[in-house]
Amino acid sequence: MRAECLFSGIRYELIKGSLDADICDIVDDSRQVSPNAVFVCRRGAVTNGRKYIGDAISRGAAGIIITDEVWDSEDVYDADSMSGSLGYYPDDFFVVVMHDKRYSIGRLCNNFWGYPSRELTVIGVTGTKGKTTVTYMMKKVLETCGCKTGLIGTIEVDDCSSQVQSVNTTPGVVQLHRILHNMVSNGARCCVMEVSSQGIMLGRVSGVDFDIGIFTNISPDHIGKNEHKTFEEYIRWKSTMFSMCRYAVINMDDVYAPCICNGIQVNGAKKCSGVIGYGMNIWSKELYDKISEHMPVYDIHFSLYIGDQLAMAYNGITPGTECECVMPDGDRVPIHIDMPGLFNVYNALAVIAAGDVLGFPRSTVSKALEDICVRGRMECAAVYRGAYVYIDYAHNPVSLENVLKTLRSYFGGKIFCVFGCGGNRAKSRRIGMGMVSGKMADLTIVTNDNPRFEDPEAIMDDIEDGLNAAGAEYIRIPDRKKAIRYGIVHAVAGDVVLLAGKGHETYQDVMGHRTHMDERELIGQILEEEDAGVICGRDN
Ligand SMILES: CC(=O)N[C@H]1[C@@H](OP(=O)(O)OP(=O)(O)OC[C@H]2O[C@@H](n3ccc(=O)[nH]c3=O)[C@H](O)[C@@H]2O)O[C@H](CO)[C@@H](O)[C@@H]1O[C@H](C)C(=O)N[C@@H](C)C(=O)N[C@H](CCC(=O)O)C(=O)O
Ligand SMILES: Nc1ncnc2c1ncn2[C@@H]1O[C@H](COP(=O)(O)OP(=O)(O)OP(=O)(O)O)[C@@H](O)[C@H]1O
Ligand SMILES: N[C@H](CCC[C@H](N)C(=O)O)C(=O)O
Repeated sequence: MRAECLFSGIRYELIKGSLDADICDIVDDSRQVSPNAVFVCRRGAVTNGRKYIGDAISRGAAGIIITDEVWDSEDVYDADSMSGSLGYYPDDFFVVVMHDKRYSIGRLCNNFWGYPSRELTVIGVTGTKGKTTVTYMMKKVLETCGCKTGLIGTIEVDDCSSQVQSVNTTPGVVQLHRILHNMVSNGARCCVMEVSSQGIMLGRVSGVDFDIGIFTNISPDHIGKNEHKTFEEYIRWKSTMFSMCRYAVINMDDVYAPCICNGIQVNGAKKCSGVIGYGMNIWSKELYDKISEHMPVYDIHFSLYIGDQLAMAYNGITPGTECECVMPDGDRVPIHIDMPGLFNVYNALAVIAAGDVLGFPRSTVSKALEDICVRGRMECAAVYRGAYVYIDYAHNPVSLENVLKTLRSYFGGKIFCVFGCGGNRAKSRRIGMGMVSGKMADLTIVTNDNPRFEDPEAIMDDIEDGLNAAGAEYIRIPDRKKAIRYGIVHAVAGDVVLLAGKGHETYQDVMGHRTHMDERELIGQILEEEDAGVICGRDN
């Protein structure tokens, strides 16, 4: 592509060279520069892309695009001073300053990759909890209905050709458009993706054309250094996604649903054609009025709720849920989900509503939901002498509370809760999870999660503050395998050992260094050492 074509519809200034060059790629990491690629130089939380211009040049970049936040913030408004350690630019090298970074960077990617999100039905899922589960449920439904589907989220990126472990829930904007382009090339018709509030705030979804946006729920989380300043700010960014969606599928039982809907209007979306509410209850007139008052320009198409037939169900080994979904036209759709917990019914409802927007047969959607297991989400990993071992990604107080409540409702025995908390993350999680586990589990086994750059003992001290406040019984075993073993060998038939916080993760991060750690393997080793037990090992 000619470099000039990159800038269609973008406000920019050419500082040096000519845009008559041929370019073959765009990247925003100098380490990924190949000959004739363009390096987008942006400022990050840790470092400034400006420092890597020399590196990009030495790898054969055709030119650089300096985002306005780098350009405006530098003390020297002089392209020459930015040529890094090389101190010069090669012949024919171009330097462009790009304005309106938030909008322009998405447009730049679309100009280069040909608007891949328009070629796909893109479903974005946002909310504090449930994003991963909903994306996997949605993918299963789409594929059952014959649509090849890519997936982007916390666990992995699946571009319909390969599956790669994720670094972020929502990848950086340049990377994201590349992935969407690859999906199109690999024959995908749909993409389901998790959209984190960080992702929205940092412009990672700039230029993405969402067909459906799903809101699961919101509660205080991700507030702290490098994340959001306040809960209000967190809500605001989440709501922003709905200004980019054709249809908004909203959990109307969440008390903040009106704020999210309000966001649609506040953000001035023109293209939203409908809001679809779902929940466990028939909407009250009061809520309906409140929502429609904020959105005079939108149709609220229908609501979807659960009848009064919610029941627990067992498939022989693991518990699930059975219920009946009352559709807006009164149709009743029976649902069986192989995952326990009311929260998974909410997740399923979001998917059923989206399936209806897409015009899929309800019976096919319902059938597709029957056999779903998401890695590290209420995953029954083993049964040992009649005691169940569950792995769940609950790493904040709200999700831990949901999980413990759910397990309590299915199992009559004791609950052993094994968890730690991540370092360099909101401290409030620690005391909060300590209090929840202290209140709801019979015994808490405090251990290590990913301490990152913090002292693991100090993190465990914080958790103990929560446990002590709840007057709980607990034991501290920093080594995660030993902690798991303690739970497993002390549990008897009917008891549950919950390993919370690491879910699908297969590593432990200590001082930025990741060593392999997969709880499924640890359980396997323990059971082998104890010489008993059944590994459930569902392939998911
Ligand atoms: C604080 C933060 O959000 N950081 C994210 C951000 O990195 P950054 O912009 O700060 O990058 P940086 O390291 O300062 O580098 C600045 C620039 O220099 C470039 N560079 C750097 C080194 C080099 O040799 N050459 C070079 O060109 C970098 O590629 C970048 O363009 O952009 C990167 C690429 O998009 C992300 O991987 C990275 O996420 C880090 C790993 C992270 O932990 N982020 C968390 C807070 C996060 O985003 N979490 C949410 C999920 C939250 C949830 O819901 O659970 C998520 O979506 O993942
Ligand atoms: N709808 C829901 N409401 C509340 N809790 C949920 C819901 N769905 C899942 N959970 C709980 O939260 C944990 C994380 O679920 P999931 O990974 O689907 O959400 P997420 O939004 O992707 O989370 P995160 O942002 O933390 O990665 C699950 O392991 C489960 O304990
Ligand atoms: N998306 C979450 C994951 C936390 C998982 C937990 N195991 C940890 O490492 O803190 C976060 O980055 O805050």
